[in-house]
This record gives sequence, structure tokens and C-alpha cells, in this order.
Amino acid sequence: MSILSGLFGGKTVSTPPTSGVKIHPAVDDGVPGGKKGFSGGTLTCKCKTDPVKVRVSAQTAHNHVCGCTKCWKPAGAVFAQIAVVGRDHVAIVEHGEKLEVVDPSATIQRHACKACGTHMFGRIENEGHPFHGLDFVHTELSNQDGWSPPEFAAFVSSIIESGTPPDQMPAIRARLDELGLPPYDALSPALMDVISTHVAKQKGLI
Ligand SMILES: N[C@@H](CCC(=O)N[C@@H](CS)C(=O)NCC(=O)O)C(=O)O
Ligand SMILES: [Zn+2]
Ligand SMILES: [Zn+2]
Repeated sequence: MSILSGLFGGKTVSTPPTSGVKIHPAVDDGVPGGKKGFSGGTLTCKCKTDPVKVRVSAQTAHNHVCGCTKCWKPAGAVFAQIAVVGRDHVAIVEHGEKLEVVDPSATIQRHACKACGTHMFGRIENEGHPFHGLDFVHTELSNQDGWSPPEFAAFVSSIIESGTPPDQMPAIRARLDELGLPPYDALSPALMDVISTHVAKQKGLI
């Protein structure tokens, strides 16, 4: 085990080795930079024939990796990669008939291809939700480079719910830190503050 930090209170603080720790193919070789002036692209599902295509006509924001069990992950990935974009900038352009909502009772209505299972976009229909108006998209489904890069890791502890052994968590969190994706067990503090501010305003407290 590599010891990267010093001694605190008589205890050795060590960082577990991160080599070989996989997060998601889009970040495993380093987090790519976004492109200034990038204005969107087309998401394509994994079907070999008649794929669903969704046009995203704007740059995304708040891109992150998510460890929750509900977000779609490419085969073998431990985390999903997911960003938001205004819903007016998301349009189904081909084979919308193949889409269905995965869990109609969920806050985020994830529209997935019935044939290959890929989630093409997630939409919040509840007008009172703090993120209403934003759609959730997996930008790796496009061939274009330049999307806003992931900035943090959300719902990290939730990967255990998909079967990651708990003893791997220190190495996974260390790898996320190394990649510049600070690990959180909910959303990032900035986004949690947005949610709580919305709730406090709805209550008339601020
Ligand atoms: N521990 C739960 C967390 C699920 C969760 O709260 N996911 C977040 C991040 S995507 C969320 O906002 N979910 C709303 C939804 O799925 O509709 C799991 O892994 O299933
Ligand atoms: Zn498909
Ligand atoms: Zn999620």
C-alpha cells in the first residue's frame, strides 16, 4: 500500500493503490476537456439496426459520474456518466417508437430503448422539482467530442447496491480523487444547496 500522506495523531494515513480501478470508459484514461463553443450532438442507442437517435442542440452542464442503481451504465462500467441540458434542446429524431419509460414512478423519467436498454434521456415532469426543465443525458452516446467534462462523482456509496464489494470503496474513492472527480454520497454540495434553497423558498422561509 502506498503511503502518500504523513502521520496524524499517531495513525498512518494511507491511500490505497488505484492502478486497475475502473470507473467509466469516458474517464478511465483521464477526464477529457470540453470544447469552447461546443453546441451539441446526436445520441445514438446501441442497436445495430434502426437505432434510436436523440439530438441534443446545446452544450451540457453539471456533467458527473453517478453510482446509483437507476442511472444507465455501459457494459462493465461501475458508474454512469450523466449531464444536464435544457429540455427544449432535446429532440427525438429517429425511432422514437422504440422508447419506453423505465420506471414511471421515478422522479426522473428515463426514456430507454426497448430493444437494447440504453437510456436516451431522463426527464423530470414534476413542475415543482428544483431541476424541472432540465433533461439528463449520457453524452458518451454521441460521436462528437467537446461535451462539458465530468466534475464530480455522485451517489458513490450506491455502487455497493449494484454488487461492488464494500472493501473496494477506499480504492474507488481514491481513484475518483485522483481523476479530479470529488466523491460524494449524494449530489455535489453546490447542487444539494440548489435543492435545499428551492425547498426553503417553497416553504416561504427565504
Ligand atoms: N441508493 C439509491 C439512490 C438512488 C437515487 O437517489 N438516485 C439519484 C441520482 S440519479 C436520484 O436523483 N434519483 C432520482 C430518480 O432516480 O428518479 C440507488 O442506488 O438506487
Ligand atoms: Zn437500441
Ligand atoms: Zn444516478
